[in-house]
Amino acid sequence: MKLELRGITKKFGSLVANDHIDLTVEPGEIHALLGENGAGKSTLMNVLYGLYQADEGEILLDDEVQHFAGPGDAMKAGIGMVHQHFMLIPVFTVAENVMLGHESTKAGGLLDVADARRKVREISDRFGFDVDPDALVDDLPVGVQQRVEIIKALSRDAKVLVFDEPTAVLTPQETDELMQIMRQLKQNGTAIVFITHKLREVREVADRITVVRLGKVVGEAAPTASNAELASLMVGRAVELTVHKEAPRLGEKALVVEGLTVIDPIGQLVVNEVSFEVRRGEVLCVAGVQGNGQTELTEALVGLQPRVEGRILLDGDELTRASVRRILNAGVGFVPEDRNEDGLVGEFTIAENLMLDRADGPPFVKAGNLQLGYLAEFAQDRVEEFDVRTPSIETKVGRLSGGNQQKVVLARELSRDLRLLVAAQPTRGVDVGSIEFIHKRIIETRDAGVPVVVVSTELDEVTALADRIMVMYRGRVVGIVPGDTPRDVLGLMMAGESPNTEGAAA
Ligand SMILES: Nc1ncnc2c1ncn2[C@@H]1O[C@H](COP(=O)(O)OP(=O)(O)OP(=O)(O)O)[C@@H](O)[C@H]1O
Repeated sequence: MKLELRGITKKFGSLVANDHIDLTVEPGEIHALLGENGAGKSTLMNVLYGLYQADEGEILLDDEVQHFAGPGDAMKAGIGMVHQHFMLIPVFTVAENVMLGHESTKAGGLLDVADARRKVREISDRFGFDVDPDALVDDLPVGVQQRVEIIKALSRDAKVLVFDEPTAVLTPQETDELMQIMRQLKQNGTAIVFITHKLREVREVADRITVVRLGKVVGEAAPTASNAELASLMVGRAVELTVHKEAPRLGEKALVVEGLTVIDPIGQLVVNEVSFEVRRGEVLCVAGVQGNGQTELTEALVGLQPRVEGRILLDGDELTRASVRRILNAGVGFVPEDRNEDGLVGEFTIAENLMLDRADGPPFVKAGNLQLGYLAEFAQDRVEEFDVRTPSIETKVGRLSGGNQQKVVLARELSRDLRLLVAAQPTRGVDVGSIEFIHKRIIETRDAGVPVVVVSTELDEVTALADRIMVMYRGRVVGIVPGDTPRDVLGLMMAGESPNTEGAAA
């Protein structure tokens, strides 16, 4: 089915999120939609999916004008959406999730789970998905959960599929598998809209590329365009894609972690006897496939894990099992992996989010009074410095685009007096121009003598930032190696193979 968006305009108050956008996607085409944070990509897709009503413009499917009052209408017309935050019910099986909202019944009004099961099997076999209809969604890895979302859309005969940043939460292998699935869907005649900030993925699968900036289409590009060309088209200026950094000026050992063990709330050993040290002025990157204990390690460092053994020392201060408040007050900056869950309060304004955790004293609160003037000035400066695209500092954070929300978290954490920075997936969902800026700021933090721990599943990010790399596998440290360790060696380590330790720094 051919999709055509004509002159779509969508305003939020005075903000024009989509400004007369035209986009055509042919059947059997993968069309990448590129654009900096806040450019209006998700808004456009929400209009297409019936979640928002356009102020102007038309949606056409096979040349027929459509009117979608809600997602139900869009789905009926053949549009499917694969969200980044999955909309599945964890305690239901795959088949139950697929039939949800679309239940077929047998005579007597009973739900026909067998029918849903058959459908899952049929679609799974056709595309080589390898999904068990009876598996509980909660037990499935993220990549497989995503396939369930795709099956759900296909079981409703989706002919146009929208993937909105689908690889942000996937491992490199899951990403490769998804690319393969997208190619198969394309061969099957599906029209695909693919939103991503990862230029490599665009060049790998896209047939055509449309670039939006400030709500308008600014151009088309061919998948043969270089990263630098795509990046500058997106952000309207040349972007440095490599991080320039001097050799580290290493100071004393600042963070010392000894035999750290974390047991999660359901009793599993998720971090197993992990020991490492980070010096002042050094970046230690923790690499690994998602789910190998990195998340719990960072949470333990900031006091968010209740069952911790071993020791955590910062400049000689014992922080093991200290409260989150004490740890933050000790000068630990924390960028959590999930900004919505742990980093921001969506209903609070940008300004309020920028002073979160700091309401207990100067400079934001003096003699019990909130210093509104100071807060406004501070927030305005941070918004400009970190290029947060927002109508005002009074805007609720929940209204910002994903990448701009991430910038608010970074602006807050990087603007404190730090003795340690712990950043998990710092550039998740962030556009190429902002990645450049954030990486620069992390290196500046290092160069100011702060020890930095960065957890990232992106090898490009790890090799760009790291002075040393610690690879984790199944809760253990596989090895700690120099920052310039080749990617293939890191890849093997991420699969659990010990490195050839020759030359590996302690
Ligand atoms: N419900 C809403 N109310 C008010 N403003 C909104 C709303 N949804 C989006 N916006 C604004 O519209 C603009 C476009 O946001 P959108 O989420 O479409 O960007 P995006 O291109 O998807 O960005 P990202 O790459 O960061 O996900 C942003 O300035 C955002 O703050």
